[in-house]
Amino acid sequence: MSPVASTLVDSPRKQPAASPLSLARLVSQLIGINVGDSVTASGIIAAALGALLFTVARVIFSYLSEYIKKMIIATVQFDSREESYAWILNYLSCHPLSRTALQFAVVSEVSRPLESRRSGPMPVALMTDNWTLGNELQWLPKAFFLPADGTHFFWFGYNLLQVSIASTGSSGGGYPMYTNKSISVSALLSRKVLENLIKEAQRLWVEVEKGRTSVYVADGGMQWRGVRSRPIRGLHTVVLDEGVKHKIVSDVTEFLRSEKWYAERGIPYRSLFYGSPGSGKTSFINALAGHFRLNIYVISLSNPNLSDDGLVRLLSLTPTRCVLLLEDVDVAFSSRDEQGDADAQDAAAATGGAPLPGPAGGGGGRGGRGGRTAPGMGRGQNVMGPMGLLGVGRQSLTLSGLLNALDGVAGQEGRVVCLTTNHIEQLDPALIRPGRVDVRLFFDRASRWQAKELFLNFYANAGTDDTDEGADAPESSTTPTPASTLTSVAQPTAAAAAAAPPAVARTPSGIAKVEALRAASAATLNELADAFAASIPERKFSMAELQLFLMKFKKDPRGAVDGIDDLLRGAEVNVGKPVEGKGGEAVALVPMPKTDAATKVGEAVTLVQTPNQESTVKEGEVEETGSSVLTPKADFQVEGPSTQTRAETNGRGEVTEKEDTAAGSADLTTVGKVAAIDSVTVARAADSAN
Ligand SMILES: Nc1ncnc2c1ncn2[C@@H]1O[C@H](COP(=O)(O)OP(=O)(O)OP(=O)(O)O)[C@@H](O)[C@H]1O
Repeated sequence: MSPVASTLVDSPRKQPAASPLSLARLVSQLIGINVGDSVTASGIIAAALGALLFTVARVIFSYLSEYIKKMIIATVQFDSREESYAWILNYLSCHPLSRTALQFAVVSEVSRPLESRRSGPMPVALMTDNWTLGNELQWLPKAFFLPADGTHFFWFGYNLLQVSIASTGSSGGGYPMYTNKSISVSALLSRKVLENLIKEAQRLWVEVEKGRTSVYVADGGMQWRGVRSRPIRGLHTVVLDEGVKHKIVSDVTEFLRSEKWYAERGIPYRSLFYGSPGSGKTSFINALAGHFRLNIYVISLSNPNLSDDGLVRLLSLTPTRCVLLLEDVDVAFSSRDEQGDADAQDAAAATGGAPLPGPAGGGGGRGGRGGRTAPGMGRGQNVMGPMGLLGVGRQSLTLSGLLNALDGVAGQEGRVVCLTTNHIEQLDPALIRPGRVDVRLFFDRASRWQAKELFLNFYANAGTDDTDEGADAPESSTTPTPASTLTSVAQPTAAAAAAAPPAVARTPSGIAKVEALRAASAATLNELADAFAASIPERKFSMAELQLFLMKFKKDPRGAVDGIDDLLRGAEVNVGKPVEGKGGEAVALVPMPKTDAATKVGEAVTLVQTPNQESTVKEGEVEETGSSVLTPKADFQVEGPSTQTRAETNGRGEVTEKEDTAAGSADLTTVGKVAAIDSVTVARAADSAN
């Protein structure tokens, strides 16, 4: 036998092959069991193999079932951080499933968060001592039913769908906190069904939201949250000096129509609205957004939780077409500085040493770029947000962060960016230099012309029911009527007569009589408005103050004219009695004489350069808004409006010179280019288009 053959023959003895028994022994040694006999060992082998096979089969089965599920079951997911969540939530709240599901949730805010009170007039009984439990119940928030968390089935047409609702944790570590939710809907074999479901949910949502503006704010995790949806405020309810509204509206129209043109050239639409409190900045932005059917995304720059990164994140999540409102630019850095100082002092006290440097990346929270501090120290003591009060949230928004954000994503892609401040003089020049802020609009105290228009608007529907106060009514008109003013409701007024045609109006002669009565009443109302305006000192009261005064005579325009002395006397009496208001500023809740800033007003100017090419927006997209007047293709021509200089005191008691334009002192300032504001006629045409 050859050596090789001998080796082959001997090998089983020298190196025994792994028999089942030896394998069992090996396994038993590994798992630490002493295997005495072969029967036990075989049992262990069988068990191990069985377990192995079972695991493999389970994995294969789970993969297969997942695969088959994916092949035959279509699923769509809605996340509560996305706008689409509101669509499906609204859909489900309208679906019979919500009324029949045995496990269901009741919520008071579905499509109109924060606006959960029943709409319509306040029950009169609630304004007296006469209320009952029934009345009280009417005043509770609206209840919506929804399927509870878990799995449910419902019919969509002839398709049986499965809906699963689950909480997915809370958002961010900041304030406010929200529980995130996810809704998934599944259908058998058809994605199309789900697409149709989405379309239907969108349709319903649009129906519910028709004529409303949604407002989004940032939550603690720097995500957008829809916090409010409100009826669109008509542009005509905001009274600015003549021609101003038209100018802004036509420029925004042009901007939106030529989105691509502006984007390609990197020309944004960024505006600064500044001026006295209660002069209509917020109201105008609301009305503007409503006019263009845009939602409003609000970032309060005084939010102590806001950091550079947070700002960038928010902006990256902001939709392309919207109004992006950056509020309180003047307090953004002053309050932060104060907070920073306080923290530094606390830290110094704690360490017994010098103040510690500010947080990294924030330049100590001092304005960023080159360590420059934005002007405005001394303001905003009361601006500290909730997290500040809780001692959480160190700010790191810097001026450079804001400037970069403004230069970058904020101003592009069809976003109408609006900054607001009551104190332009406290802003860092870098923030409002030409090229960064393209439009400045000064909101002054009321001119006589504005007072008259406000009066006419205010009493336009006097005499009608509260229920008539529709989408275009001024916000304040929905304020519950104080009981003391109820007596005036019954008094006949010119406007009331004009608005409430008697029953005889059915016959032709009756109609003629009513028309005549209306004309007479309108004339009377106009005369009253003239009398009211004539009694109002020019630029002394804010529009909010005038409106507050008119509220005392909600349906009695004559009473308002007769009682004007109260307003004027109130101004004298309340000198030096400021009431603490927004941002720690003295704001008069009762009329006060003018002491506020009238910063230098620039000339009236054209706002945006207009493209010389066709609009890329689909036909009718903007037309639908009702604004048909476009900016003429003027290339920044100067047409100096007649100006008049007058001396005024600013907030610091210094005397400033102020130029009034022919059209009033609300000015539109852009990059040193000037054009005249259009005539009253055009402005009215634009307004009446609403
Ligand atoms: N120009 C205006 N036309 C019509 N109503 C106005 C005008 N200005 C102010 N009001 C009314 O006064 C109230 C306060 O106005 P608004 O909040 O728009 O002022 P603001 O300038 O934004 O004030 P602040 O700077 O304090 O935020 C609102 O109810 C609004 O209806």
